[in-house]
Amino acid sequence: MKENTVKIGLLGCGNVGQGVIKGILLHSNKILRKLGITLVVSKALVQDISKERAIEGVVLTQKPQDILDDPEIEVVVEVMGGEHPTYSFIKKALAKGKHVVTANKLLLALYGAELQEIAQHKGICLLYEGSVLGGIPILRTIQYGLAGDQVKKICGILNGTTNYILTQMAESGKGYEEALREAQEAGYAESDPTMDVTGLDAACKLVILCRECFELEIPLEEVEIDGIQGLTTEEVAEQKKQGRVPKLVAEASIIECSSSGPEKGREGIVAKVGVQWLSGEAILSHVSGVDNGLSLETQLVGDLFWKGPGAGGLATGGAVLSDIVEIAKKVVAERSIGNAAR
Ligand SMILES: NC(=O)C1=CN([C@@H]2O[C@H](COP(=O)(O)OP(=O)(O)OC[C@H]3O[C@@H](n4cnc5c(N)ncnc54)[C@H](OP(=O)(O)O)[C@@H]3O)[C@@H](O)[C@H]2O)C=CC1
Ligand SMILES: N[C@@H](CC=O)C(=O)O
Repeated sequence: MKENTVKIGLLGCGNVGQGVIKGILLHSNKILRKLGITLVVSKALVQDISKERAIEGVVLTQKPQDILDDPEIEVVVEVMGGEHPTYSFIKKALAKGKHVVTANKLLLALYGAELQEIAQHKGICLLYEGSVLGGIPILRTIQYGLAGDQVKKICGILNGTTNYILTQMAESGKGYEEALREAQEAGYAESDPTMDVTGLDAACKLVILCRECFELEIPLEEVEIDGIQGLTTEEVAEQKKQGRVPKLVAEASIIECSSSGPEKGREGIVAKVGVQWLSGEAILSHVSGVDNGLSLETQLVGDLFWKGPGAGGLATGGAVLSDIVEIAKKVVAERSIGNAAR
């Protein structure tokens, strides 16, 4: 293998997996020019080999060990989704010393702290920029840009599918089912869209954001969750006449301990996801379609706000690719240190 080539194995090659491949294809020249690195997706794990996909040069397999046991693959990218068998695949990859990138918010909400500990112990990377807010590079912003600050409050629209559905209902008078079908066809929805419409997907992202922003764990079952099922086009039209639109809003803040004794400090987190009827003054009321929006209130900077595509193969593929590039830089730098020492 060439010294500047980094081989990648994909676990899953659906919307996001193909977005990653497309991103590498589009930007391989820039990555080579700026970083001197060539990224190669050598293999991808799928369920159905016969499905049509735009993935020239990538070997498809139905055997996870073809990727997990391949010594040339240094970066495993998990974009298949779900809790099982994904959890065991990621653990195996980490155990073998492979860097892991994932966009799987369910898995990260449930096992993120445990998996991060394994990765840290082995001195390898577990990165997951694509798991929250799709294409918006929010985790790196929190980790690096806000490293010297403290987030006090999180408030946002964290699910693209439900925001697309609610926007279609409010702006085009479409029915819930039709709008959901469109979101599925566009590749925004989870393979089981119950995750989206019940608010569970947004809750998983909120758990990850709490971990990043507050450095505190909130178990998924402690998030108060309500979804968008049951909303009717009539109700949406009625509220629209009053100048209000429905948004699935996720909120979390730290509960400060009031005691002034040795227990003084942060007690825990209160977090919830549910529909809010917002008037035009609310910044989140202007976040439409598949876009996500996030407000963070921080101690030093004050109020910050981001908006952009929260789902979709290309947008999320771009976020996943940013993690791959970060890892590839480390892999190539370590190789050249190793070579110099020889
Ligand atoms: N879509 C989006 O906008 C976003 C998705 N994500 C996350 O990214 C991940 C992937 O999403 P997405 O690409 O949309 O999902 P898809 O359903 O489009 O793709 C899933 C891929 O995984 C493969 N797969 C699933 N289960 C297995 C299995 N047991 N063994 C082997 N292969 C398997 C499928 O194979 P086959 O193709 O043969 O069916 C498919 O290639 C999920 O965790 C999702 O939550 C995160 C942010 C945004
Ligand atoms: N199904 C999710 C995909 C991105 O995380 C969503 O719609 O937000």
